[in-house]
Amino acid sequence: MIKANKIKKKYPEFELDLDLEIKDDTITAILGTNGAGKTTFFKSVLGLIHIDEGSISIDGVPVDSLSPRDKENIGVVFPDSIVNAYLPIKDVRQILKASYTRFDAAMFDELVDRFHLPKQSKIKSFSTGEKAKFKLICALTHDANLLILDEPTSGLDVIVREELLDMLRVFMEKPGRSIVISSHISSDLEHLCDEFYILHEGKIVLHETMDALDQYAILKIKDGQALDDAYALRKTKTPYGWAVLTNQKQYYIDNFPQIVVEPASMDDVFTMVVQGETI
Ligand SMILES: Nc1ncnc2c1ncn2[C@@H]1O[C@H](COP(=O)(O)OP(=O)(O)OP(=O)(O)O)[C@@H](O)[C@H]1O
Repeated sequence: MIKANKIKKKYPEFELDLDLEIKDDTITAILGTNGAGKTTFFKSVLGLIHIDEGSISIDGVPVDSLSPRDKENIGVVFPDSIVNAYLPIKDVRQILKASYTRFDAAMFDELVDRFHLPKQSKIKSFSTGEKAKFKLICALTHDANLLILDEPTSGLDVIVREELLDMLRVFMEKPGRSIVISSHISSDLEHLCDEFYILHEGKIVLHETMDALDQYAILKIKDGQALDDAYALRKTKTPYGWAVLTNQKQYYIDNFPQIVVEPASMDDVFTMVVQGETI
């Protein structure tokens, strides 16, 4: 489990300020627009940057005290990370074998073959999708129990994206594992994650389970139509009046039959929470 306890990281024009827990046996999505602070959060979790306040631990161990053995339990994908892009796959395989005590060479070879990755070329010449697949293969083949994946699906076509998400589903079949994965496209992770956080300007603006998302809806309110705003979270102006986000769909269905209530997708929730007006 990752516990980020009241952490703050200040840059001249940005501040990350959050408190969250990433549970075991769970896929947790961190959603946020460009610049929301996703990478800053991940770097803090991995101890790659120094936080100004608060503390972060993984399975109870403060991140600055993680042993090399503890770090083997973490598989990481960062947008710009590749062991060495000037090497071909077989050389990276050697580095992984030397670095990780539980590196599974057979699994590595099987995945490289399955995804038809180029075997002779240097990784820097791989296509975006090939690089993404290769980075995930590296993260998956040293028997980690926690994956920290920063935008692993960014820039991928829908087929490659689904292939990667399937690899993550297979990873989760072993009990005790967890994944924390970020994206700036909320619909990417809608059918993958168990819970999600929406990060905006360095702060968590929403934390929900996917089950709870079922009660989110968009209320379509015509100009002049009255609204009981007891469970109204955000609103945006529309050509017909207002679109209003609620997390109590049934309350409005039961009590206000004259209001149009449409199920909210993760995209709807994300857009409304980030761009909508507070009520
Ligand atoms: N080393 C740094 N010095 C100053 N500002 C920084 C530094 N690193 C990040 N920032 C700022 O922190 C903010 C958050 O950046 P971060 O990379 O965490 O966002 P992100 O959510 O990962 O965005 P994206 O989706 O675009 O990758 C940005 O405004 C960025 O300019």
